[in-house]
Amino acid sequence: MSEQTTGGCCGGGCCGGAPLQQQEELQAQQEQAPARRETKPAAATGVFLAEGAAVPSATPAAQAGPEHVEEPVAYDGILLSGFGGPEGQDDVIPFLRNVTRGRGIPDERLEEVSTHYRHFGGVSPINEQNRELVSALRAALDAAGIDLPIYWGNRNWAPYLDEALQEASAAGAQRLLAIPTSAYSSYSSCRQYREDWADALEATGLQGSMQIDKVRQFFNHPGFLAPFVDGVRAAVAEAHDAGLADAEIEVLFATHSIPTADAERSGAPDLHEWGEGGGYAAQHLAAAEWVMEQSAPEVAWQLVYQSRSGPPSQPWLEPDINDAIEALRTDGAGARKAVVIVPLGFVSDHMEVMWDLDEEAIETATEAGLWVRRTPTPGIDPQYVGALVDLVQERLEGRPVAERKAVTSIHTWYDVCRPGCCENPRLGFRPAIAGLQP
Ligand SMILES: CC1=C(CCC(=O)O)c2cc3nc(cc4[nH]c(cc5[nH]c(cc1n2)c(C)c5CCC(=O)O)c(CCC(=O)O)c4C)C(CCC(=O)O)=C3C
Ligand SMILES: [Fe+2]
Repeated sequence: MSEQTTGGCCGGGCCGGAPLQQQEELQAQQEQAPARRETKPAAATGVFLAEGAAVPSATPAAQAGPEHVEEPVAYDGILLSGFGGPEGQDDVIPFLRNVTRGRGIPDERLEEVSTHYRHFGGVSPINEQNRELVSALRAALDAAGIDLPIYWGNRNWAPYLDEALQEASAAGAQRLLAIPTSAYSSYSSCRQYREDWADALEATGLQGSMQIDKVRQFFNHPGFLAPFVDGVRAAVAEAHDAGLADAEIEVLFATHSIPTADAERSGAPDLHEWGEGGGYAAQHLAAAEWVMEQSAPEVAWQLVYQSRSGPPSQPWLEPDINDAIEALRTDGAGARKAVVIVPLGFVSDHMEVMWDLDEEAIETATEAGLWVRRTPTPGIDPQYVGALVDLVQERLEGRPVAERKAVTSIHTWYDVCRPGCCENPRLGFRPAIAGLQP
């Protein structure tokens, strides 16, 4: 089976890449990007934003290629797709098996992670949060005059994607627009969703009779980033109230670590030279840079990683948040007294946030004698819910790419993924929806 294609183009066979003009613009961006990155080495401290970081507020290179759909599509429903999480002690092990099937995650790591869930009665808050998100999204869609039903299905725990597709099909739906609860590009945060949607079509026998498209990855949608801006602003104000000066504060943007091999293939690597950490890191850096500009431009920041899980021999993105916190007292300026932790990689307060940040990272900071705050995730913040409505609206309208809402130095993202984008050769090729063919 080959990848389905959507949109008015050839499906990639005839184009083989972006139009020349687009490629030139992208290249111009690439030439700027590394220069900016060099001013903020991963483990260094200091105010990184000062060095000529002219971040455009609109989207450069907002030009349509075959990976953009600029024609209206009459969708029959929205497929909200979450990660899924256990809802009781008996669910914990079967859930972890679902997540790590074929992934080579060591048993010790699984045992350790199971204790995080056990600590909370075996219940991840993620499902409840997605129920709340469904309600909030329903209300916001209604207010916007969009009467499409929302079908909710998860990748790794009930309600599963298969059930959501069956429900949609029973209601007569043939074209769904999928929203993943994940904003960035990587195997785990984009392609694996696309593969699991393809699997669900196959498993339900709907392959060929139901079309699933997806909204673009939304790391640079202003409504997704707004809750982080509010959070940093509030935490920095609180630190000031506690007598701390800007130079004593450091903001750590935390996201899920992934294998460096996955990172290198993330985010249309055939069109972009992203540098270390691939599109995944570049998107986070761009988002963090914009959030700081809007909230606390004088405060130092860096991007850090959490929740590493592979075998020690396998390189994953670094620095780990705990190492970075410990280094705040000793490295560089060595004068930090406060740390603000921003869960930039996550849309809601699930286990990675509640355990790895709120338990572990906070403890590391407290032991280092630092004043510490963790800012909120988007959750059901109306600005974030509004962003999801906007992502649906732009596809219903076929809104021209140049008119879409996107901030940061990276242009509005692709509606249809580039061939091979976010692939994971370790796991072999699996069919995926919403991608161009090689
Ligand atoms: C990039 C990324 C996101 C963000 C994008 C998105 O949100 O989708 C994310 C989210 C999440 N990850 C979650 C849970 C887990 N992730 C694991 C394992 C892994 N995650 C990875 C990456 C990511 N993960 C990777 C590369 C692995 C290694 C195994 C593999 O290659 O797949 C494991 C196995 C045990 C462990 O090793 O930790 C668990 C239990 C939950 C649910 C939490 C809850 O229940 O509240 C959520 C939202
Ligand atoms: Fe994960």
